Amino acid sequence: MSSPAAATGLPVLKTPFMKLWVSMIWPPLKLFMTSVLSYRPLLRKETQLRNMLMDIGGEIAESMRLNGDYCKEWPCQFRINKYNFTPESVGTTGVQIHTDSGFLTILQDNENVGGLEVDKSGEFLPVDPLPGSLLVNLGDMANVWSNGRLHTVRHRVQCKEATIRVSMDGYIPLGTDSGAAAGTGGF
Ligand SMILES: O=C(O)CCC(=O)C(=O)O
Ligand SMILES: [Fe+2]
Repeated sequence: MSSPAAATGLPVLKTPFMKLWVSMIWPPLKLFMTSVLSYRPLLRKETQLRNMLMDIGGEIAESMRLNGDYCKEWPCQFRINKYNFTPESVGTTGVQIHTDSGFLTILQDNENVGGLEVDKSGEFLPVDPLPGSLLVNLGDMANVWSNGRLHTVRHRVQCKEATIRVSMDGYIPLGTDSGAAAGTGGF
């Protein structure tokens, strides 16, 4: 009769080679759990960020005379951007000129390293780091959803110094298949 482990079809840790192989591809359980649990505060922050996105989205909806719960079911995503700026990259562009494609972005920029620039009538103006502040950006979908009443801003990230720069953003990544296509808001 085969053992329960063999019945799963997974390799059974019989040989020293197998044990070595598994120890090479999996971290020790205790280390793994410590690492997973260390993400808890980040997950709490993600929930706060989601609530904030929903609150701001609700305010925008209300400003358009819609129910503030309008966007409650919309998806949210969370992203961390890491730029490994080297001496060679100083003066170059870290993120090309773009508008955010979703509905709304809340950005926490690196508090010590600048680089974010916004397009004001064709001229890129630096957004200097302001500790303790968050930046709110409307995306393309807000423009589409409101039939052009809400505007997006073009922005980019420039490398100012040879260092690591980290930014985090939470955003509502609505696409045209998510009920936010033009006119859905009734405009
Ligand atoms: O890193 C930043 O400051 C901005 C990043 C950005 O524009 C984006 O993630 O869409
Ligand atoms: Fe962006």
